[in-house]
Amino acid sequence: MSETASTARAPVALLPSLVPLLHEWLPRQRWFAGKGRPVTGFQLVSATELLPVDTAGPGLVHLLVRVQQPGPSGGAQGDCYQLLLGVRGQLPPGLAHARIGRVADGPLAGRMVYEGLSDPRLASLLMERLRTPGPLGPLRFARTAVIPDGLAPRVLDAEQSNSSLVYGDTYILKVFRRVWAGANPDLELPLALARAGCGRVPAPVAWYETGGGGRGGEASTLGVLQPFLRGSQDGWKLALEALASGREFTEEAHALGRATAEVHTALAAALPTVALGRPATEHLVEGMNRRLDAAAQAVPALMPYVPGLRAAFDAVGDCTEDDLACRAQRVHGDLHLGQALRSPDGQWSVIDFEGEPAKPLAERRREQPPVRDVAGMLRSFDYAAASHPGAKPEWAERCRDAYCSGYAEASGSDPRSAPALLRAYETDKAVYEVLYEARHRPDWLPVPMAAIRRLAGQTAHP
Ligand SMILES: Nc1ncnc2c1ncn2[C@@H]1O[C@H](COP(=O)(O)OP(=O)(O)O)[C@@H](O)[C@H]1O
Ligand SMILES: O=P(O)(O)O[C@H]1O[C@H](CO)[C@@H](O[C@H]2O[C@H](CO)[C@@H](O)[C@H](O)[C@H]2O)[C@H](O)[C@H]1O
Repeated sequence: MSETASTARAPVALLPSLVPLLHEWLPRQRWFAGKGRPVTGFQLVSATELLPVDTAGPGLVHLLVRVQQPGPSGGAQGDCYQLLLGVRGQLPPGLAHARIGRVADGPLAGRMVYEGLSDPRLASLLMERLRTPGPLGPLRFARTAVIPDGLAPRVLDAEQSNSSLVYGDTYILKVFRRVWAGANPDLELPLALARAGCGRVPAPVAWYETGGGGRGGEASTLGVLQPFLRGSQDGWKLALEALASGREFTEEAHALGRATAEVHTALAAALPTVALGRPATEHLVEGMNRRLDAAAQAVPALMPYVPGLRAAFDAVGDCTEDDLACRAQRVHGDLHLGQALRSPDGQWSVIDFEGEPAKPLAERRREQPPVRDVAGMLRSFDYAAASHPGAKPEWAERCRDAYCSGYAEASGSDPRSAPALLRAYETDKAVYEVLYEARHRPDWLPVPMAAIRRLAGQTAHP
């Protein structure tokens, strides 16, 4: 393919002329993390031409841009985002939906800038880069296997924290939108699991990154290509289907509990673990209380429940040494039904090891008690029942029990045996969900709020 003869020349003068367009377009993107706070400035981190922009045909520019906003996220420097901008004189009608805008001045004056991943020609070019690894300016492309050529791309139409492209129903490429310094756990953990022979996770086939290398420090992951599990359906859809047809979901939940335990066992074997114990647990509880305070500041509806929720956290102090005897290890970090894919023959796989997208990377990569993931999935059964009109809470209870039983059978450790710890993590997750929904899907806020009321009421408080 002739378009691979690309250049890494950085069009540094590009950003100022793009600023008015980005100002308007960026905050509207589903993956933009800084919603609700004004954008006060942009700073270019790197600009790489994957396909020259000064020709008649489409060009492709890879940008890493810091977005300055008031408030805590990203600190004074601002959050860093990955953009892949297509550049053309005119947009064909089929790409009208991808339009960002026409550039008024600067090196691209008069040309149209658009979401490059939506253009099959440019999406194919990105794949071409992954097929032929090596450096390109500040970017580095790597692969673990030979990747066939000529796979047609399509943008995945899913509500996402990032952007994904499916190539020929064979591979799926996740392009991380918010970029952090260091390896993304969504590359790090699946690679470790693949090397450990765990078949519950699609193994990374290729990735691209920037930074690190000779200058010290770790490279930042920008995108990961993995096998596309064709014909699989995610657990969220399956659970809602079961609810809609009045079916139980306990068999599936039990198998999912087993799959989760297998992933945890493999992660504990492949990567370092640390003893949990009382001091570490106290530290975890402090974190939960801190997150609760921050969430209640941001979502005042939480305020009346703060004492009850705090009591759920403080109850961890009554755990026995036996309850806290487990080891902290690397975990999934944002496990829910949408992160589990079930193959037509009933096998569960787990995807998206990025963790909670808003948390700093260092925090997401820290060892944690595995019960944290269990709690995430338990919340998800509750979410499914709560979002289906007329569903009985007992449906979710049965799923939750089946999931824990499956987990206990496969791991030898029943998450229900330390109920205070489990409830504290469930509470922590529900608090996270309140904040998440308030920011991203305000219509969904009643779902975690119902859980907040229940969890706050379960623990006696003065
Ligand atoms: N390996 C895969 N095979 C099939 N579908 C996948 C695969 N990985 C992800 N998906 C689909 O893509 C969606 C988004 O992926 P995910 O990793 O959760 O992205 P994000 O972190 O942006 O939310 C998932 O809900 C799932 O439907
Ligand atoms: O998109 P991500 O996978 O990064 O996760 C975020 O979005 C999820 C919603 O898409 C959100 O999950 C919450 O809603 C789910 C139903 O849509 C439910 O199954 C989960 O239990 C609930 O937490 C997730 O919290 C958020 O990090």
